[in-house]
Amino acid sequence: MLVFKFGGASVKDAQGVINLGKVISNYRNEQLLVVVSAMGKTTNALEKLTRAYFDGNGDVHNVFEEIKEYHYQILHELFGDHHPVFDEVANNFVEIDWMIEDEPHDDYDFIYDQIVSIGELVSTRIVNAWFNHQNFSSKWIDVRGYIHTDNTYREGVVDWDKTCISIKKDIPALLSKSIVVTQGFLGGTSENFTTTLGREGSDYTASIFASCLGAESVTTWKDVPGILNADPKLFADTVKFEELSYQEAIEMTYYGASVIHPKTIKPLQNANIPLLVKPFMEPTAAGTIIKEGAVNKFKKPVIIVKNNQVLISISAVDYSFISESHLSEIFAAFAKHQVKVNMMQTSALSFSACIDHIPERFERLLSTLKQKFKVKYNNDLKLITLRHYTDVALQDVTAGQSVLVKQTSRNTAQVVVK
Ligand SMILES: Nc1ncnc2c1ncn2[C@@H]1O[C@H](COP(=O)(O)OP(=O)(O)O)[C@@H](O)[C@H]1O
Ligand SMILES: N[C@@H](CC(=O)OP(=O)(O)O)C(=O)O
Repeated sequence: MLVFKFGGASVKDAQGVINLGKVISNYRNEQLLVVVSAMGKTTNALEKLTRAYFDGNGDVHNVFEEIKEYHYQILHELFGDHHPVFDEVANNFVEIDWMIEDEPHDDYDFIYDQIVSIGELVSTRIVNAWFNHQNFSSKWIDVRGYIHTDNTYREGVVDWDKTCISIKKDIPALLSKSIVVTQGFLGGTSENFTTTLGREGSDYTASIFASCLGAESVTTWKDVPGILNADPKLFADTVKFEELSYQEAIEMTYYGASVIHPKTIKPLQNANIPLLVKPFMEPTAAGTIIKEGAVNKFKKPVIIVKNNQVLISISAVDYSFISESHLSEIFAAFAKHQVKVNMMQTSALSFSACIDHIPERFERLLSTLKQKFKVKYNNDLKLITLRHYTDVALQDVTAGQSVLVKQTSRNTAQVVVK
């Protein structure tokens, strides 16, 4: 059996959904599990809605109306004025209506997951209805009953044993009868609350199902020809990899190559399942295959750009050296507030770290650190990583920018620039 993952870009409009039908028509004789993300930029819009609701800002209803209108427009283009899927989608939207009627009483991350998850619940209803409309027999399942997580909202930690038991119990029988369509990015807690797996987590969902089911392969269908040496939205003259080793793919995603979610590769590597990255607009193209024994050919350095970075510098209030016990307190604060360190450096008197700017977590981190340390920071920075770098390539990517930190090892160079 095969696992397919279609991201937001592939289902951003009615034409996109129609195209999905064309892609899967090439796989009529295969058992297919299809993981789908929210349509287009819906997750961003739902994030905006959650923020407006939480802050008590008047925009809530306008933002929500736009989200509904966007989906209903797609539904009308696909199905005309009447189809049972209209009610299914309306039932999902009503859950948000109920939530935003009351004042927000719960924790922000909890509310975020209950609202933002509606994007995937709705997109999968639409895709599933379209497949059936095209006479593919397709079954919609609620992923929250299969991917079990703890209650770390916005970053649910998967309980693999429980998840694999649930998936193995039901899914093979369903797959023998029809295509199975489910939501990426979501999980469920033991108390039946919704969690999300971290932004862009739908790739990870595909890899969880593939690993539990022993799939032949996973294909993530993207708006790019495959994995390139750099993001084509930022760099001209990119080159595509025909194949990549799991290890190189893990390194790329670890440093922030956003084409694949970082948690995706490990489960596939452990189960020796290949990951194909293919263009949804050219479904028969080869794309890139990540697999055991692949030979990496680096015609150009791999460039990874992470925007919206903060460089935080932490020192002891009494100007003492940064000791191991200081470091252990600093890292405890990072772990407590779920702040991932993208790059770090120590000097005699300070510890510096480059981190993603996630405002709520950053504020909490600052308030913990400031109880014990002097803290300075610079925001709106970029972290650029070059794998298999050359000095010329490093000069090119930093040209015209001021370099705040630079670190190089044999294979990898990292610079924080403004
Ligand atoms: N090394 C890379 N190779 C290809 N695409 C990349 C790379 N780095 C970043 N990207 C970006 O990743 C995007 C596809 O990933 P993403 O937007 O997450 O897809 P989806 O939403 O369909 O899952 C591309 O449009 C491209 O801009
Ligand atoms: N919709 C979620 C999950 C996801 O993976 O989306 P995409 O596949 O479009 O990157 C997000 O935007 O974070």
